[in-house]
Amino acid sequence: MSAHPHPPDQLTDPGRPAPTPGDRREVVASAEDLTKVYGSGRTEVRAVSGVSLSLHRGSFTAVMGQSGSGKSTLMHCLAGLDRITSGRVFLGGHELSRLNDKQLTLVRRDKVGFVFQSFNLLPTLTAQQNIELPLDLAGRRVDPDHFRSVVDALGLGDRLRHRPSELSGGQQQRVAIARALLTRPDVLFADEPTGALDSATGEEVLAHLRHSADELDQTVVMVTHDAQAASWADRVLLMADGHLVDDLDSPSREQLLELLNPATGTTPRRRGPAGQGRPAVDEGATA
Ligand SMILES: Nc1ncnc2c1ncn2[C@@H]1O[C@H](COP(=O)(O)OP(=O)(O)OP(=O)(O)O)[C@@H](O)[C@H]1O
Repeated sequence: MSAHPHPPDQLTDPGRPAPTPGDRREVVASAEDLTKVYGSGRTEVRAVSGVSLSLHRGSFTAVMGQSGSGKSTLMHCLAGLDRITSGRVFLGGHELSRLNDKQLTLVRRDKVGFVFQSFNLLPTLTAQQNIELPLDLAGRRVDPDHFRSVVDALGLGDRLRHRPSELSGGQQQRVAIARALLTRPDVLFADEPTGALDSATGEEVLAHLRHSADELDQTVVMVTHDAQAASWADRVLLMADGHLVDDLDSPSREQLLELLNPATGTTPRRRGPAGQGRPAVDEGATA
């Protein structure tokens, strides 16, 4: 289990020395006591409850847990897609709850990349046009060197003129990842990115996500149900009932399967000493 200091103020405290670009100690996003409640009264659901964490530059984090445990909600709150009920979320130097809708839209556009299970490519555009679309829409210039490094990192150099229907599922997902990376997001959020792919193709996509973290210093957060997929990450967060119940450093697939097994593992129930219901990790000390 990781037990790093929790430095969310690094994002806001002008007294701290600024980390240099590419510094892997740099915290690019964090949450403090993040709680998200849907509904009220009898229909109230605490989808995420008191989660604190920090994400460092170049880290590859997987979020796992049973269906309904709060994985997607946590990701949406970290990405500014969902407003939180209480606590604080920092992304790209901003505290998200202090932003109005327009500012939040800009932060999402400039600081966050998304990859979904269903690729979401435009069928009439070539791979290159799809990759460049977010920058085109934002009226921003494409940096040719960065474009080349992203395309090369994802092995798409000879597929740029193809339309999505002329690409395999794995290639389409790699185009979606390239599209997300081209804007140089602080965090790339991937929601079940291999869910629609066969296992060999999924492994290929995961290798490219890993490569993006290692070689491009890209911070990646991936929600997945698949222990094999999560074993590509260098950190795995386990959610149960809206709580962060474990924080694992480069776990193996076997270790994850054991933990996720309701008969032997920490989920679906929150783990705590003598059943006191306390979370297994010090949520304020995770990083
Ligand atoms: N918009 C919403 N309105 C009301 N309840 C919601 C909403 N979104 C999620 N929930 C509830 O919040 C809880 C957490 O949902 P969430 O989708 O984050 O879980 P998950 O772990 O991502 O699940 P899955 O693996 O099935 O995608 C669930 O009980 C869900 O029903």
